[in-house]
Amino acid sequence: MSTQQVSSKEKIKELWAKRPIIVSGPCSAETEEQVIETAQQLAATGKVDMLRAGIWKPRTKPGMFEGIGAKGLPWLQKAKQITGLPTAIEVATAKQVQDALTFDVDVLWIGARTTVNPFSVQEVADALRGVDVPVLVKNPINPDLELWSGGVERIARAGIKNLGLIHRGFSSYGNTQYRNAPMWHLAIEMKLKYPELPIFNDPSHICGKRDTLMEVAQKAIDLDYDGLMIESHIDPDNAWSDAKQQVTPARLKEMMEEIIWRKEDVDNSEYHKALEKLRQQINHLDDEMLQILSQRMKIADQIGQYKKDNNITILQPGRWQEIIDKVAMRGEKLGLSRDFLNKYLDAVHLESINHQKKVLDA
Ligand SMILES: C=C(O[C@@H]1C=C(C(=O)O)C=C[C@H]1O)C(=O)O
Repeated sequence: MSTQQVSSKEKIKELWAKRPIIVSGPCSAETEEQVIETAQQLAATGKVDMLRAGIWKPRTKPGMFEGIGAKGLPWLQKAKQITGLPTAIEVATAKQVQDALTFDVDVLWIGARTTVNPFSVQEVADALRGVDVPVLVKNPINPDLELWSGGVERIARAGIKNLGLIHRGFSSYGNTQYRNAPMWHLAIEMKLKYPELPIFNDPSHICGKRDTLMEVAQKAIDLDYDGLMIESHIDPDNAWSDAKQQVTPARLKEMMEEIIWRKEDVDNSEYHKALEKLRQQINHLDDEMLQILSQRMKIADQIGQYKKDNNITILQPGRWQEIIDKVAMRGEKLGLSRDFLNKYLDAVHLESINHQKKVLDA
């Protein structure tokens, strides 16, 4: 290994421990000048830790720009030499992994379209065996946590030590607010499942447009994400791919200055005391809610017994609609969101049906 490679490994180790880690760069590497100019402008902001660029682009439809290919790798290498920024790219095949490593790419990521395909993830994992390079696994395009975990586990089994996650949102038909629905609860579940892995948020792919990037980036930081990956371009409107969602390095700098950065904890006994008191109240209320829910299900069991004795169906749409209307109205007045009330009611109804089904089947 050359001294340059050793120092770049050291740098990555340091970077992995830094919070937040900011990754930025163009959706696609287009020309040498564009990559180098973007990298220089990003480095000059003093806010960016790593340069990203798409070399091979999996496009939904044929006939679109599919990436510059391996020809762009020396541009990234040069950008790193000039700016000192480590580089990160997406890989989807064994050949792409080899090419990336030949040109000293520092961090690799597996894209959403690759994570859905265990054959492809395995091919990448096999190519990574014996290699010391950090790998980030993007969520699959569909909201399937098992696939996401499966991708992570395949890469981990190949011996990769520095693993991380990228949350780029989930494809959904007819969604207009986001390009890819964030479904924050899924990313939170992954974070809880793999607390040792850094999780990055990718507002660019979630939003698909510039004007909502800040909102999503702020929410990610509020939710204790470890880093952000945001696409930037020296001339976003004329980008060869994803023009609408890229920002200039200057705008990226502004965004990084506008975000309210939060930490997970603080050494302040007053804060801890106040929180402890409130958390005790929450523990107490959680306990009461469980008792009440359990009582409700016991009543459902009794109703189930009457239904069984009289050959009556479990589902009673009229009665259930009456409950939905009443609870939704009261709940909203009490400051609960309609979305939460719908999920709560669905869960309660299903549990009640399951309880009654057990009684009917007994
Ligand atoms: C408990 C009943 O059975 C079902 C469950 C309901 C509930 O849990 O509130 C309401 C209507 C039915 O779909 C019932 O008929 O009252």
